[in-house]
Amino acid sequence: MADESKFIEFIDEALEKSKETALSHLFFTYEGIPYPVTMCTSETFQALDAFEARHDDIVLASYPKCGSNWILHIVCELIFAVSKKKYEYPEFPVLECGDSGKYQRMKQFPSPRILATHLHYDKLPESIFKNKAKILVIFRNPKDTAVSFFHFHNNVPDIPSYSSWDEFFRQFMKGQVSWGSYFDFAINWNKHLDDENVKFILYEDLKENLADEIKQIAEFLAFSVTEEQIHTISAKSTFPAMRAASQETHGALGPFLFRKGEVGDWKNLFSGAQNQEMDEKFKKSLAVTSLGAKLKYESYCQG
Ligand SMILES: Nc1ncnc2c1ncn2[C@@H]1O[C@H](COP(=O)(O)OS(=O)(=O)O)[C@@H](OP(=O)(O)O)[C@H]1O
Repeated sequence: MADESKFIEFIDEALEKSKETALSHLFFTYEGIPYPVTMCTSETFQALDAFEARHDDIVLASYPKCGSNWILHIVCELIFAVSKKKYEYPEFPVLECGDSGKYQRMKQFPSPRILATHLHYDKLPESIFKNKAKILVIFRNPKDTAVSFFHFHNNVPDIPSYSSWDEFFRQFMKGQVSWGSYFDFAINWNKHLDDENVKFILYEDLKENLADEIKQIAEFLAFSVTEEQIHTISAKSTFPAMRAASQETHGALGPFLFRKGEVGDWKNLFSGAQNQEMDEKFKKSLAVTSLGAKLKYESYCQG
């Protein structure tokens, strides 16, 4: 769909760096949050402060493994449907990843620019809010998110592995993984999901009713598309379709990134004690919040 060359180039470089990086050296902390040294630098974070978002930028905000590549693909397809132009990736689309000069180069890019990000709400550049860019916020239930994150580390040959699922789970619950704690990320977003220019999307809703969700995304972005276009885009956005194209779209990483695409895979890994620990954490931190209700935890994380 898009020109993936820069996309794949960045992924390959990150994988190359990962080869030489042990798990114990994978993270550096910036303003209290751990990030992978293979993808982020403090110079880039400093440069990000001055990033000027545009009113017509499209921001895709998510914690890792919640489906950002899925939404990215859908938004690219929608842009193609309305403009007949392939969305080009002159830079890696994750805003905070890359060298510190990328924001200067991005000034030259045509609108609309897609800014994917895993940054917590309070770490996003101020200009996104000031200039009222539209933000799609994608969430996925925390148990499947953790399982997807673990397999990503342990399946991709060049990415540092954890000694076991139990070890990964411990670090995930402490927020000692790339981009920090799922729960902090969620709590940070909780009060902003009904803000103007913000649309909440649930991975599990996308799985359940892809065409309807795509239609809502198009409406939110004010893209005028026909039923037939929605139908075509949803056919191209199913898990089998995206996995089949993944080598072409994401290079060597593709088949690992598009791993299983299911709801409830956590049941294959979580022990009884781990279920209890996460259920308690959810109860304490999110259950009483409006985001807690939106995540439909009882449907997707229990039973
Ligand atoms: N079309 C479609 N349908 C269903 N599921 C999909 C789809 N596209 C991506 N995925 C799944 O999303 C998971 C990867 O999430 P991200 O893209 O956010 O990963 S990353 O943080 O950017 O690395 C990863 O989840 P798991 O399969 O559970 O590991 C992907 O398979």
